[in-house]
Amino acid sequence: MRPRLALVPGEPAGIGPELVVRAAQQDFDADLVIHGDAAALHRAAAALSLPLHLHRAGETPASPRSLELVEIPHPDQAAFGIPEPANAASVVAALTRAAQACLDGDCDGMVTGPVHKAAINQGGIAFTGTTGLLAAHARREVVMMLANGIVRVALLTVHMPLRAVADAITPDALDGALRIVDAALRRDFGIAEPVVAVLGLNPHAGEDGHLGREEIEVIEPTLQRLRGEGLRLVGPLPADTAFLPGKLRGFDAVLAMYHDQGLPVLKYSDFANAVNISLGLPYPRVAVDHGTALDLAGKGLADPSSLFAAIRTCARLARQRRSAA
Ligand SMILES: NC(=O)c1ccc[n+]([C@@H]2O[C@H](COP(=O)([O-])OP(=O)(O)OC[C@H]3O[C@@H](n4cnc5c(N)ncnc54)[C@H](O)[C@@H]3O)[C@@H](O)[C@H]2O)c1
Ligand SMILES: N[C@H](C(=O)O)[C@H](O)COP(=O)(O)O
Repeated sequence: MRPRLALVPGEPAGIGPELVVRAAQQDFDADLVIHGDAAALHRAAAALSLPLHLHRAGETPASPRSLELVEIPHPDQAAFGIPEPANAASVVAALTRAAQACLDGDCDGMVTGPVHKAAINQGGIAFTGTTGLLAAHARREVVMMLANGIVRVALLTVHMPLRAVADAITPDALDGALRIVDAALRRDFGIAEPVVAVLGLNPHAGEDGHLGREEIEVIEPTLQRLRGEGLRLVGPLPADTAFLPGKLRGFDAVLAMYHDQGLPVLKYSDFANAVNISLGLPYPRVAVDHGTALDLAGKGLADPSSLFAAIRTCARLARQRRSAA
């Protein structure tokens, strides 16, 4: 089966459009359907001196490399490196159109480039990230997991102020996230009995309650209950040593309590080849692990490896789901 994947470039002033142009030069085992703005893509192609052929559904492609385009125009051709809040609604519309195509069965999965959260908020749309948008759109609880060839890091809390994190670590939230991670590792990654390491929140996992009580009051009792149902959970572990290579080899994924507890380790270990996978959606969604890199936009310097890895990962997940169904 050759999956049909919706591909969303993301913020037009960032590196997303040029990475899509680079993807258009490659052969993937998938048909890519771009949900975005033709002018932004052609401008990126011109900046990189690369060919780009696009066709709408029903049109005859002018080249075998032509990609189908679902056009969602941006009202403002923002300069490279300068996001324009007037484009917030169209950036979000491209994401929701692609998501709907997946829910309707027109696409088998969705790959997204980077969006600029601040620009979308400045455009008047409350937005904490694409994962949250897709979760609300599909009415599902979703867990963000970033992965490369070295480590998989799932996040209990994601885009919230650090001050709010401790209050968000509740038995219900932890229970729900661990069930989603366990089920996804079994279904989407083919791991029969996944082992998930759960980090503590506090230094040294709370030092027996002397450095914080979340481990004793929330994390440990939740892990015990889920172990009783057969989930293989290790922890709560002190975060500073949980990622040592010797330990990591025993884990299929690590659940971090907050964004910057887990992601710096993952991005340091291999930034170029990591991807961001949304666990719990009714369709596969995979994103790049990097942001809009406004400093590089239009210069031809951005590394497309994460987007290529995201396309390959999404295609594999889509094929797996299709064959399981
Ligand atoms: N997948 C996503 O949608 C996503 C992921 C992370 C950050 N963001 C958003 O992106 C915006 C900018 O975030 P940031 O500056 O913290 O992170 P960033 O990833 O955009 O940039 C961090 C550094 O990495 C470099 N970099 C990033 N991608 C690169 C690539 N493909 N090739 C070479 N170098 C690359 C940049 O030049 C910069 O020096 C923020 O609004 C943030 O929320 C979006
Ligand atoms: N937390 C992600 C990262 O740092 O790579 C990122 O910002 C993307 O999140 P969304 O896919 O939810 O936009």
